Amino acid sequence: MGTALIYDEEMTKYKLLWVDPACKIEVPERLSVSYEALVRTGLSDRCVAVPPREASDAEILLVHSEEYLEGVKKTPHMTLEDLKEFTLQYGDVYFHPNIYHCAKLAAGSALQLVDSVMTGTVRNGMALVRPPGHHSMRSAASGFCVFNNVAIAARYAKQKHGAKRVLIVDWDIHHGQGVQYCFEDDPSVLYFSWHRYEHQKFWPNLRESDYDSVGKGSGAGFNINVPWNKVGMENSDYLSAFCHVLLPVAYEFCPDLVLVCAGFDSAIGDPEGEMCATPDIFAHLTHLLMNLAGGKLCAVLEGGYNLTSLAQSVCQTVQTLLGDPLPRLANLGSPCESALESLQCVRSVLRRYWPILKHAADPPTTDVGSRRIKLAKAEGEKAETAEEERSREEKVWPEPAERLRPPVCSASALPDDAACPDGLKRLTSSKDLGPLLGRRIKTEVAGDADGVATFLRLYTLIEKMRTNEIGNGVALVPDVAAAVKCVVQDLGSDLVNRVLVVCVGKEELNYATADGKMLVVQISGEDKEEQKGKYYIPMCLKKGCGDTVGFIQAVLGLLLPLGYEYDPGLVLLSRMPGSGVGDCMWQQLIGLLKGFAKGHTLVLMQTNDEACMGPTASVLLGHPAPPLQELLTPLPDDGDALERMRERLQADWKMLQTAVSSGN
Ligand SMILES: NCCCNCCCCCC(O)(O)C(F)(F)F
Ligand SMILES: [Zn+2]
Repeated sequence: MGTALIYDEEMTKYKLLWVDPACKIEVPERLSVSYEALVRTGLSDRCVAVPPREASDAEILLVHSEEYLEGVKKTPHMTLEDLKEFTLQYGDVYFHPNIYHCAKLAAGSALQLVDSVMTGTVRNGMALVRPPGHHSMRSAASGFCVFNNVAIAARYAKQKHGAKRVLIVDWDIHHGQGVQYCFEDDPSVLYFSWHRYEHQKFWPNLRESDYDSVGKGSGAGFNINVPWNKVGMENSDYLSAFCHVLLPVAYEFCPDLVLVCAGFDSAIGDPEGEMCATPDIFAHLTHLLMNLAGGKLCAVLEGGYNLTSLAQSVCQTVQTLLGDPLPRLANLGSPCESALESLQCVRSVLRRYWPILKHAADPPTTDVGSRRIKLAKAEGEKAETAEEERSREEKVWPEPAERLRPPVCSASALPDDAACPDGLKRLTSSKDLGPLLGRRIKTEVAGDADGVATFLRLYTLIEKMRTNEIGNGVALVPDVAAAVKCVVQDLGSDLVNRVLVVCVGKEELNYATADGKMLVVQISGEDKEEQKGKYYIPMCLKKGCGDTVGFIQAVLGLLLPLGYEYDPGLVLLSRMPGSGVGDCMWQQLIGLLKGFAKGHTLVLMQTNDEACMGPTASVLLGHPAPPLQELLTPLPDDGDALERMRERLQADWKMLQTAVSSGN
């Protein structure tokens, strides 16, 4: 199934008609440069073009009041003076004779997207719209927004398509207060927003944008605010918020649909956000959400004011929706203290609503709230002077790397008598591996002829991934442990720099991995608390790999952050016989691990594990991993054990941190 792209140049046909410093950044070019970038890169041709439509009154009234709609309806006929007058009743927004038409198209575009995805016409999609939506409220325009496109889409998805649980992820750098107000008492819509806050000093300067606004009544726990109290947040801060706050809750929530308030003013270079995350981060944020809701994801444009980073970020998002390999994120740093303080605060208020976060640390001892009130009174947001704007240094960042689809998406290395799932390209060992390799295999493995053949096929697969002729692959071998051992020892030497080896199930995997060329993470039921150095990490689940909650906690809170920090050139995922891991969990694991190493994932399974070949091949070929059934409450000891492990490991692995360093 394809990716929908919704755009119409009509939505560029309104602009600011008078002087207003607060609104001058919201220009029509935001939309045209985004679309033109998709055309120039060839991405738009690969999408399914879905036309926008006007939202009807009834659809707009799903969120807005009649009096508000009646008021906006009058704007097309207003004089310039009336438009200015009408605008004065709202904040940081402007009206134009054509903005009502465009606002209906923007909301209607979001609804078209929901229809396309919920009916299965496409798998996912993006709507490039103006005016944006996430600030507009039931009876008020705000922050360049007229109708709340995504909020209307969420209500529409529930009413028309019977969606039971909708996740809204708002990665725009401003708090979508309009969305929060709309769903704060509604447990069927989980709203997650991060936003520049600076202890309430940043627009919209709301007390209720802070981390302690978790929702009301039956909606308590279903509103998540991650305030950024400093500018300059980077990729590591954003990924930490996903791995340690959003994803665990999102998996427990188990949504039928994911809507994204896709604002790109959270990217580097944006005058509003003043953050430092690079456009390729949106490839990963999108990827991490695509494993939810069976891949049903609708991204709707919100903000983004640096036309260069906006266009690049839009392309990164759409290219991921299309299933292209992800870029490697170069040298991730550690989340900064301020980000850790925010994560610690929000996890501490959510843990009472979400068992998967039950073991989150207490809030920091420094009373963050006190800083909030003082600053708001003292400073408030000073209007930036023109030369301050010019003097703010021009940010530069590298052009995102090309993301080339390999000629072969997925290959298999199988014994002759094993059936090859359709879609996979069967690989026979290629002669061009050189006799040396054969000889080395012969000596080390000392296996019989077909043992050597097995390894030759395996090496062919790895070699063709290294040259990007093949994206990913699956190999059936007679003895997984021996195969891992051999590949790892060989690979550790020369073929690939940095191999992430993920072993699911018990098996003695004692490797000397001190040099860091390989990171071995073993998820099993075996209680091997002791850790053998920085690069061998046993994660033990008391109830074994069949315990999906414990497993997903280990994957999201430990394996993903480790993987991002390690940044491997190849991922070797092996499924030990008798591991007991469920098929859905196994598929989710593959889906998530594909985000590393430009998608070069090699799955190793035991020959008699053929039953798992189909589900494995399906995800390797790019089909969405089926959603995990609703997660049962995690066993207390597992969460505890994983938190203890995180405590121990975070000295070596900064991405595992979820709180300010103890003692603060
Ligand atoms: N220095 C100028 C002050 C501007 N203050 C208002 C900011 C509005 C942000 C709108 C947005 O980016 O959140 C949306 F996604 F809605 F477009
Ligand atoms: Zn914004």
